[in-house]
Amino acid sequence: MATSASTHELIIQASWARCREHGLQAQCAPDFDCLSSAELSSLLERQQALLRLTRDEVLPQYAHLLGNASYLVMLGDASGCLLEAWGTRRFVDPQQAQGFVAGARWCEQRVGTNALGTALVCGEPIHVAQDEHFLRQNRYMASAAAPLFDAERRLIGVLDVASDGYLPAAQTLGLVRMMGQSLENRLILAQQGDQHCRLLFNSGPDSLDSPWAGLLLFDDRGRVLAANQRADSLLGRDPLRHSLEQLFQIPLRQLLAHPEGQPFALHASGRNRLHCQWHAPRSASRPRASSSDPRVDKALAQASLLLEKDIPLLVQGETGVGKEVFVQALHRASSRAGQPLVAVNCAAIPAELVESELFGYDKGAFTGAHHKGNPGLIRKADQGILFLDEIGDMPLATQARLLRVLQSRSIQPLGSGEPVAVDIRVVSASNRDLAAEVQAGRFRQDLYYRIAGLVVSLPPLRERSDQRQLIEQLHARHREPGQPQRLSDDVMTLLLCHPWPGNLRQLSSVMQVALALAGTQPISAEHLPEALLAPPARPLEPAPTRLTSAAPGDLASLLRSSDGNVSSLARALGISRTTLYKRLREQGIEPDNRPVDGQRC
Ligand SMILES: Nc1ncnc2c1ncn2[C@@H]1O[C@H](COP(=O)(O)OP(=O)(O)OP(=O)(O)O)[C@@H](O)[C@H]1O
Repeated sequence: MATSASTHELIIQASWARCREHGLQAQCAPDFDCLSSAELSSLLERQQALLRLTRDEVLPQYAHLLGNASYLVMLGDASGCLLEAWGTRRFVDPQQAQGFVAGARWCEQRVGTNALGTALVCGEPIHVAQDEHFLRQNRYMASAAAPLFDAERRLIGVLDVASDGYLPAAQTLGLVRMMGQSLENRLILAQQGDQHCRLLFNSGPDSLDSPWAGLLLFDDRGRVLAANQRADSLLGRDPLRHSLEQLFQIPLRQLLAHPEGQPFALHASGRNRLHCQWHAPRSASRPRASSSDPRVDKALAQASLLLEKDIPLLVQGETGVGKEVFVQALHRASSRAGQPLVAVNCAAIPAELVESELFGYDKGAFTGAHHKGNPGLIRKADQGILFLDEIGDMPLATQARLLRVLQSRSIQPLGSGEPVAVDIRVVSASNRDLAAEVQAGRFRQDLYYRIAGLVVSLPPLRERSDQRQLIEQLHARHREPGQPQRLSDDVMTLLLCHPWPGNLRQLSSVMQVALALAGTQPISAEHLPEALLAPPARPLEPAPTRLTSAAPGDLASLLRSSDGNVSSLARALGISRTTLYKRLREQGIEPDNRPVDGQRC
């Protein structure tokens, strides 16, 4: 919750009052009461997990937000003892250098009002501006700090960003809160995430992977074992030890019926609609990404294997087949799941900005450059996966520069002499035939070979054998609580028989519109677009593959709705009568032998 200006003033005044009670005077020198080296090494030993998570998982994600400012990120334990500080000490008053090394204690009692020590006393994030420090000697710096809590809500430490005050207060406070929340989430997952399912939820469907999402871990009876603080504010109560059924009024089995990792809507009791996503335990042997369609499943298995071996992947397929969703599934199942997946849509970035957005620039590199510089998207993907979507649209000059980055595994931001090493896995995607683009001279051949270690072709929706599951998944995902849970057989049949030129994207949008039109009624034909009801003017695909996904009931029902007329059904499905007869027989359906269209069947 944001602290208002007046509340902030009261917190500072209360802290100054405590300082006076402790006998401090403004002119006193801070007493950091540093630990002995033996005490320090035993403390560091005990705090290894917190240190590792902060250093390896949280800092790399946020360092770029601090740009080139002179700052220190400080991690303290619950007593305010500094465990480690990262960043530059340029702003530190040399007389106080001992306060910024591990073992220094930042307790309010001896150092006066300061963000790290005061946040621990108040139990909430706080920014302390220069003049708000009680001791004059501390008034050269400004910092923000957030206390850290474990899954059981015990205070376990504090994170602080200190600088010379150059960074705006609101930005530093926002950053430290976000880093603190991110660290808290990782601690919860590190402690219990391997054994238990987790539920992420937020007010919007796009922010489920942000540190601000509510996080709950629950056991196999649906009892909440751990929760982050954000979960409290989203639910309006402390969810620990409650059951998911009490919190969301939905039985566990029904919640778990939603496909793992796919967003769906829930109502928290007495609260607004929330967007949720559940995940299976992060067991030591990571669950592999899978699909019910054998072609997609094989593609996922091969791509997962080669990604781990640092072989670049090129994902091809018609627009809307789910290339991006495929890459997200690969990322979730990869050893880099905890690192960023940075998606770059090469078609969406204007040609003149592609280079600076991708490769970054140093401050003052060109007129109009942001004064702090920009690390660029490639550097943001360091340790993680860089996803170059629509790579066929990348300008040729940028292709040459990208090739150099991929060959040298380093990047040279505009206006900088220093190459920076990057550790990235590269996945590209295109809905164009890139090999043909190479032939046509629109795509560099050398880059093609660099990015296409394995070419994965995703089948269009009309050729997938798991259409029924996908339709059910999308229905479950977009359905509001209170809307019917099942699709009628007739609607399922209509959906199964459409050629879906727009693939999963089109199916998803048809489903959303139909659900909105149907309200609390079951979806019926009148809620579907006319194009779905009319026979296709021109068949878009060889129908046998499409029909392989139609269950016997679907074909029988279709045949009934075409009044047993095999010819007109074959036309509607865009297949020959012979093929339709073959499919009908395969499914044990005996069409009437009666004349149709003036012919005898
Ligand atoms: N496996 C899936 N299950 C359910 N919905 C999916 C699946 N894959 C894709 N979708 C839906 O289809 C839409 C399009 O997916 P996505 O953006 O991944 O396609 P794409 O092939 O990358 O498209 P484009 O070629 O236009 O970039 C998404 O919004 C998503 O809702």
